[in-house]
Amino acid sequence: MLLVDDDPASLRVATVAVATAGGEVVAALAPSAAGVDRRADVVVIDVPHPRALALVERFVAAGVTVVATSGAGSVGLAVEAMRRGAVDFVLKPFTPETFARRLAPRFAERPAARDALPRPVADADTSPSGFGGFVGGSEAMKAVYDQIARIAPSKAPVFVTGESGAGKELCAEALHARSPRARGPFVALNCGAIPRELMESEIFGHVRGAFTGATEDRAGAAEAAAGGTLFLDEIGEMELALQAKLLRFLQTGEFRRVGDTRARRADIRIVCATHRDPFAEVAAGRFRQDLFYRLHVLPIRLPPLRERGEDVIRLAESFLARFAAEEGRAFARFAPDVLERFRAYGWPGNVRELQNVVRRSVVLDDGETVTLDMLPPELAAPRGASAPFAATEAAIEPFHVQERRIIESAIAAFGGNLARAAAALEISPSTIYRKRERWIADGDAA
Ligand SMILES: Nc1ncnc2c1ncn2[C@@H]1O[C@H](COP(=O)(O)OP(=O)(O)OP(=O)(O)O)[C@@H](O)[C@H]1O
Repeated sequence: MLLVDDDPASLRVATVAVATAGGEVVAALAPSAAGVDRRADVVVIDVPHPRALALVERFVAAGVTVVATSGAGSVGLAVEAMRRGAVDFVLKPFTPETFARRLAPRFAERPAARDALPRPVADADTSPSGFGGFVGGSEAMKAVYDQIARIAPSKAPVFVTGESGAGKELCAEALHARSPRARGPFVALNCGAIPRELMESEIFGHVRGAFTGATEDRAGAAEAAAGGTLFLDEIGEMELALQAKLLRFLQTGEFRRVGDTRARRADIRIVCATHRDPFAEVAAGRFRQDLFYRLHVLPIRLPPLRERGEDVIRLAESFLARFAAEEGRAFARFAPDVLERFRAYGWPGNVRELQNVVRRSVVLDDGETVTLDMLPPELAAPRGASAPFAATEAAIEPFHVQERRIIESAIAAFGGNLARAAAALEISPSTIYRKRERWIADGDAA
């Protein structure tokens, strides 16, 4: 495998991922140094902007399998890369594990890589500690693994529910990896992070002139996912009018790009997810009942982390081993009182929050043991002591200070993802953007 990326840190992560997936890196280069090289079977090319797509085309023309990556989270770029022949598009930042999972199908025919392929379905019942990309062997999660294994081979839509950070996207990836479509694309779209007026075009594409700024024809996520899986995260954020179009697509297999008269077809499997209660959304009229019953064919409920017993410890230990290796730190264990706090804490941000707590200690501190003082305040202090409503007059802080702390801790809990933080706080993402801009303007950048 050949790696082409400007960023040395990304090259390091990708190198670990290739090895994890059972491959071998023949060279890791900056784009300026990368001529078309046929020594590699597969090339991973970073595409920071549309101009970089020319390199994708050159490798594709030379018969090399191309996987595109980018930190620019535009579906348009992903679609364009695939239109030019890339077999997959992976959004940065990625961890070695998540990237390895996406690369594994590329080694499917190579005997040396067999171990890196998704395990046979039968493992779902027997593995004590995990499944696919999941860590955890609690009874609640074993039931989920079992469901994924049974549901994966079907083409019917899957409806995943669960709190933010509980692993809904991981679940969609596991379904894809174990389906007959595993070698096709996996395209993830977060409906909560896309402005409403652009959502239809992101899903179904548009033709030139369809709206201001539509300067050329563009395929959408449905076309990019053809032959594979389309993951629609936060489906509850979709407008009713677009829900009707999605329903029609599910009923007929046909859709139209925005502004187009021509109907197109795409063979995709839809996995959708929401952190809301879908039945309540239907009852409140925010989610079309007919669409809900079309999508709710195969439901999976991911339990919140606080319902998974000792999984919280298994996950914490696996994150500690991973982040310590990535950051070159000596951390090897948690102090007993830290483990107690982990067990007692409610984990409103679920696995993502735990991941961030562990990463934070590894990055900010040093030593072999993670101790209580290395944890963020909401965990380090006994429950209630860090509540935002102080009990004594002297301890009361101005509202804007408390508000900022709440928003920043939510953003941290969601790994810097403003849209997800906003959804969890039940405020609009633009409110967070506006407030952040004000903090920056006040010379106090977050
Ligand atoms: N059981 C697990 N084992 C290992 N990692 C996990 C597990 N569950 C979740 N993760 C990791 O936690 C992070 C959050 O998971 P994911 O993005 O799948 O959650 P989500 O439910 O889709 O969140 P949101 O609702 O905010 O979109 C990811 O980095 C994922 O890889």
